[in-house]
Amino acid sequence: MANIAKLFTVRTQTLLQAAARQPQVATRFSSTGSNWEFIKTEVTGEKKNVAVITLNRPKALNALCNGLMKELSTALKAYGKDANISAIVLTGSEKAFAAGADIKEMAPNTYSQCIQGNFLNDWTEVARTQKPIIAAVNGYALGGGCELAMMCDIIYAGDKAKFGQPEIALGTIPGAGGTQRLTRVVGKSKAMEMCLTGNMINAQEAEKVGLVSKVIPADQLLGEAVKLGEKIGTHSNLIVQLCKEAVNTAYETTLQEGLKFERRTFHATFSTADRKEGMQAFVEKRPAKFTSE
Ligand SMILES: C=C(C)C(=O)SCCNC(=O)CCNC(=O)[C@H](O)C(C)(C)COP(=O)(O)OP(=O)(O)OC[C@H]1O[C@@H](n2cnc3c(N)ncnc32)[C@H](O)[C@@H]1OP(=O)(O)O
Repeated sequence: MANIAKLFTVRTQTLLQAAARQPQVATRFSSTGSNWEFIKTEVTGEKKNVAVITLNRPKALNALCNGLMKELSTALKAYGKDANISAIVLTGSEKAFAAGADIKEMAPNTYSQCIQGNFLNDWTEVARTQKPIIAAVNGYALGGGCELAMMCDIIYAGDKAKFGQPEIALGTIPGAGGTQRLTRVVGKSKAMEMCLTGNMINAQEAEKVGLVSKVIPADQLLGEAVKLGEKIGTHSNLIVQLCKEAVNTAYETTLQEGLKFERRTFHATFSTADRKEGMQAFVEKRPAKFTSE
């Protein structure tokens, strides 16, 4: 218990300090202003506070080659530091969110190269992003594509989306969270069935088992995901960040440690100007003006 309290204090101080240090103007990428090869980026929403990153490798159904993952990490890091961005939407094309790691690229890998290069380790930037990240999944989300979606905080699915962990058919197993995150989300039996057969599930089943929080007609998916980002963006970016971390802690600790972490984080919000403002605004019957302080 002492350990979790210590961990909490250090993590919360770091978070609050990091938030306070965020520059008011940071790099802003637009769909027209960047030289991406494998992704597209734009900032959208009425308040221009939602970043949309679109995986853009149509010839390979957005297979996640090294170049694509590097660009994705770079964009996520930049948006993570941009004080004007409240939420990030990650999406693909109508046919594929992503059909997995690039099979042609990884086929020649040897065991020793995988170990020494810690293959797939650099994918974790997505899960490290401190801002809320919403996956808007149309079409295939397979293998690493499904794992990428699961690294996000919320998954919205288009009504034709398909999720699966087909690595078993390639003579390998999921390597970026498929056996771990999927099992925590859908339970052992369904995760085992998906990982051992490689069978896909459709959007409706994914919603039924809790893998996605909403199924939306494919052509409205991105708009709805952006609206979700905008809704989150009406709140304090600072408190949203703390709340995200508290929810994520549920996956990483025991219930007792998680409850303790949540309680201390809740207490910490009482040291922020945004908590004061939020409650004061309620009392004065006016909208809150948050400053992330
Ligand atoms: C983290 C790990 C280890 C992993 O993710 S392992 C990879 C797991 N993913 C998979 O096994 C899915 C592989 N893809 C498929 O099974 C099929 O492409 C789908 C998604 C069912 C779609 O099938 P189709 O509609 O018939 O399209 P298909 O012609 O296969 O694909 C279009 C192009 O994308 C390429 N492509 C699709 N998925 C790819 C992948 N994961 N890696 C590399 N290329 C891929 C495919 O080779 C083809 O290229 P080309 O035209 O040069 O032959």
